[in-house]
Amino acid sequence: MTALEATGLGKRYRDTWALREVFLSVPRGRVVALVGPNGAGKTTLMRLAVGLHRPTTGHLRVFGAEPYGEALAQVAYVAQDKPLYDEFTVNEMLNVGRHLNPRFDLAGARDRLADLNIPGRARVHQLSGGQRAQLAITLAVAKRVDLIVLDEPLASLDPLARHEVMRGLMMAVAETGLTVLLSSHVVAELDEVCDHLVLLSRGRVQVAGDIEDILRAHRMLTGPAGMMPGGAYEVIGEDRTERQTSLFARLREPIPDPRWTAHELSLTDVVLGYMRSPMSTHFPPPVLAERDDVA
Ligand SMILES: Nc1ncnc2c1ncn2[C@@H]1O[C@H](COP(=O)(O)OP(=O)(O)OP(=O)(O)O)[C@@H](O)[C@H]1O
Repeated sequence: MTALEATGLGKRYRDTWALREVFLSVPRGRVVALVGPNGAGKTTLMRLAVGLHRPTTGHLRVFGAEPYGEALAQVAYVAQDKPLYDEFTVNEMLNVGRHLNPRFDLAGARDRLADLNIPGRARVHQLSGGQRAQLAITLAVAKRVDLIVLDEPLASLDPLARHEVMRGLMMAVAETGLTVLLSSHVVAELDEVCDHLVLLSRGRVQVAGDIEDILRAHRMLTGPAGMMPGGAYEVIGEDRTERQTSLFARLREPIPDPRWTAHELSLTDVVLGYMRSPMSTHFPPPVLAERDDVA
């Protein structure tokens, strides 16, 4: 079963289409990097996934069901401002979680906070930004949901705190096998923890797929000035100088011409390459789950 499946999904706020004609199919158990420039529609997609918005067109299904009512018990959302009660202690926040969620894993949450050296008696307002993020993620994990949606959990954290937050999240994923949808502008730090990418641009999906496959398919080709290599590839972006030609390309087979060198790319390189060419798209046709109600 897919974790997230969007078919013709669109969301309009008054006269602004925040998302349009979105088709997506994210397998279960993936850690998904949701990236894109400001205003691309990331928060809107996340809010749709957790039932805080309704689609204007199309559907978004979470584990096969529209995310309303009972289906929401499978989902936890950590919003950008990490809603926590400042005057509560960490232990009190855990108690709130336990009272609101019958399945709340109190012992697991306590262990996790102890591993992270976050004292139970500390008040929320005394915690650092990184500790607040860790607490918000711990509360979400303890709900024993199948999908956690995190809107910019790394914003305003220093590099060490970012690393720790991601490490904490990975511990939770390894323990529970949950699916994570995580938006961020810090693409370099998603490389190690995410295995699936969704790049939005102007409300549409520009790139989607497993990161390994995406990295395998893309290369920076460098070769002689004024020339193009033979072979099967698509150019997404190019840079020409008097000395050489550089092509950001999606390859269908290795380039046979020995005058050209194919350089491997990082996730950041690929994301930036596509962001510079917003009209280029790349995603395998979505494998949509078979549904009884589809003719
Ligand atoms: N409540 C709203 N009312 C009207 N327009 C909105 C509302 N929320 C978002 N929008 C618009 O929808 C578009 C997508 O916004 P969204 O917040 O989903 O993007 P984002 O990718 O999360 O951006 P950022 O990276 O800046 O957080 C933008 O043009 C934004 O101005």
